[in-house]
Amino acid sequence: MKEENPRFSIVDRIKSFKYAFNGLKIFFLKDHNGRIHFFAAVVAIGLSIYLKLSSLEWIALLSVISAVFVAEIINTSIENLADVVSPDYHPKIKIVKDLAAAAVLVCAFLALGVGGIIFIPKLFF
Ligand SMILES: Nc1ncnc2c1ncn2[C@@H]1O[C@H](COP(=O)(O)OP(=O)(O)OP(=O)(O)O)[C@@H](O)[C@H]1O
Repeated sequence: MKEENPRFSIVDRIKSFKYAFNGLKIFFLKDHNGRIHFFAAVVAIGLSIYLKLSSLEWIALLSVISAVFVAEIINTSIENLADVVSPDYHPKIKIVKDLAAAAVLVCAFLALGVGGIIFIPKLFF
């Protein structure tokens, strides 16, 4: 068990970063949804460079891309935890997993809406 309030340690802080980057590596290399989101983000960013978005449009786009990544990473984390806690079917685990998936869906709809507002006028009008 960890000490209640350990002294500040720069080595521990660097280790925390290492663990977080390891989480990113797991998400992008091993998680199928992570790969799909990464591919979608690369396409959206490539298109944005081509269309020369304004600063505000970039801020909106990068914000929604980040929101989708954050939601999907937390969803994947919850799924992994739930699979350890309850490998067998449990009605409460269904609710937990469905709620986590709903968070991703909300962010994905937001990203679609913002992407549509930015790209549709530039591509079709
Ligand atoms: N142990 C369980 N108990 C109850 N329901 C479960 C359980 N495991 C999965 N489910 C149900 O199946 C759905 C899909 O679960 P799963 O863990 O396979 O997520 P997924 O979205 O398919 O995962 P992935 O990220 O691999 O695509 C959940 O949203 C939930 O409704």
